[in-house]
Amino acid sequence: MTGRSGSTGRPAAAAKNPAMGQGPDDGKSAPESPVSSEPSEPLDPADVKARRAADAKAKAAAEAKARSAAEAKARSAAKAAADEERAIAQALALVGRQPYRDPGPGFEPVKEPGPSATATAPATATAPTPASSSRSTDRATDPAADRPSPDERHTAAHERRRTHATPWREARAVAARAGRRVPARTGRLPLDRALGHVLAEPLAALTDLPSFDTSAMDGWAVAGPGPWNFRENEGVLAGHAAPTPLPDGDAVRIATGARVPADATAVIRSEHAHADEATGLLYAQRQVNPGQDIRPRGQECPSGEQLLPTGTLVTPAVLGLAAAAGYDELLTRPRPRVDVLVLGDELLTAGLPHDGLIRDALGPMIGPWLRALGAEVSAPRRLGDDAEALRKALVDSAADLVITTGGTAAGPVDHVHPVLAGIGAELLVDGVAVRPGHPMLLARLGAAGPYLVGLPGNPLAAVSGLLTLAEPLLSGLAGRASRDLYRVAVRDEVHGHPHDTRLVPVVHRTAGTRVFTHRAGAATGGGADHVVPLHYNGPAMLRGIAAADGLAVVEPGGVRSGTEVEILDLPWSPATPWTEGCFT
Ligand SMILES: Nc1nc2c(c(=O)[nH]1)N[C@H]1C(S)=C(S)[C@@H](COP(=O)(O)OP(=O)(O)OC[C@H]3O[C@@H](n4cnc5c(N)ncnc54)[C@H](O)[C@@H]3O)O[C@H]1N2
Ligand code: MOO
Repeated sequence: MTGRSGSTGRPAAAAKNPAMGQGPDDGKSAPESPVSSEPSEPLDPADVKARRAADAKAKAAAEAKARSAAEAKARSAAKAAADEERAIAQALALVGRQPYRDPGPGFEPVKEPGPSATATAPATATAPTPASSSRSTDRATDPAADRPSPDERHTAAHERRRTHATPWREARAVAARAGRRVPARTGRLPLDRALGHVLAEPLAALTDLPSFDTSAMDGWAVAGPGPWNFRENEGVLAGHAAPTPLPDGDAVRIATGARVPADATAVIRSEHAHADEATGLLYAQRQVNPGQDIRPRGQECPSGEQLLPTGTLVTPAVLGLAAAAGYDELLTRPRPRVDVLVLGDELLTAGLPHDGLIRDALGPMIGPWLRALGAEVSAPRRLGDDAEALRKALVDSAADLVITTGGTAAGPVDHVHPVLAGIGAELLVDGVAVRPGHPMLLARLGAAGPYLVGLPGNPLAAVSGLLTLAEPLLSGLAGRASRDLYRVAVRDEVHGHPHDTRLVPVVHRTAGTRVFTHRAGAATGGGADHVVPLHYNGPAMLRGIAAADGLAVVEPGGVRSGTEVEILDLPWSPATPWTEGCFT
């Protein structure tokens, strides 16, 4: 910083030398270096002019730079706010679909030995199958032959996963437990920031509701039997202090929401009363029942009563209730943060498939789906089939959950297992006995690291992985109960897989009309409702699921036409008030 101008002046040479602090980018010094701060040596007037011009230019540049930085900051803040709003709206796709249920004691951080204790076939991710001791002597003498060939590796890996596949229900339970064992992050949020988060403590009323005896109607508060004396120009309005007690035989005008005077016995709606101004008497035009149209203090709840349990999703209605019950802020658990990594060199992000390349169907689908499941999701990152990029993305992630798509099998560029092995991840689920989607996996990336759900690349298999592993895991992480399955009759027979559970896209219908139901009771009401299994349900197809509102859980025996099958709801349907939130 030597040679800079300031109140003590500076050498003339520096005035012309940008490298010495007067270049156009040196915005900071210009405003603090007025020309009037005379240098110690006399200057040539031409030099002074040049210096003034340089200072003016530097000042203008500094202002422009500051302006553009401020604009960029405002743009990025606006974008962040918009993204946040969108994420909240999308998380609320579940509103109205979740039965609020206290998850019970398991909800608290679990003091289990380790996640592997919860898995069926826990295993630290292993690098490709080690050499077998029963190899031929030729191989035993050839060091290279100790390593299995790629074909052997892949066959062994597929076989291991098939035979060690976790049963479907158990995989869901393992995922839910894994989510619940993460210690809860909680924080107090003002009401206007709490939407979409989950209550970390029960919502108990901080006041009686209503907090005073309230008139439910515009009309007359009366005391005792009528007719009643009333005075013109007198009345009780909402928002005012307690009115004077009402003497027996008197009436007073009252507004909806106003405090009912002590000793009033009923409210008569204005359209049910006749006020005779000549006599000053009020007549009821129908029978008056004691207490009618008075909302007594504490009718909805007394102070201290639990209104909602821990684990409730904060919806717009919850915000309203919390405000009414006296809250300014809520103790909440934040939405789980999820990173999405899309793997595969064959993927295009725009245009038509060509030359063996196909459109990435998962990048546009997974984020919105996860948001509908209550997560905060970063933009998908497309990593190609680059093992090192995958490794780096996993070790760098600050999310609670990383979702990968593709690369879960044992093909030549399926890097998920080897990379997990390389970073010492712990596999909690390595293959699930479900079709489609059996290569899906759940891992924990280090002791304090995020979880990873590896979704298979086939698009419907990826959906299966979302609902089998990601949904229960996210519910656990968010402190919410997993969604219940319910049973509905199936219209057409669905064949079972020989030994795995099948997930088959279905749509709810009743008597030729499409209906959307969420609970067993509603769905089976009168036996008229049923689900129709959809075609185009192959692992690589999305056509069936895009027309579906649920997935039927078909066990190995299959289901006959007319018998009941369990349904896993999709987190949206036209009957859900926040449906548009899923897609914006
Ligand atoms: N020898 C065996 N091969 C395979 C088996 C097996 O048991 N033995 N299982 C098959 C099953 S089942 C599935 S599912 C897939 C899973 O493979 P990956 O998770 O490794 O996924 P990829 O190989 O990367 O891709 C599979 C398929 O999906 C397409 N794909 C991938 N990503 C996307 C995307 N973002 N959008 C659209 N389509 C995508 C990809 O092009 C492939 O066609 O393995 C079977 N193999
Ligand atoms: O998981 Mo794969 O998609 O079953 O075919």
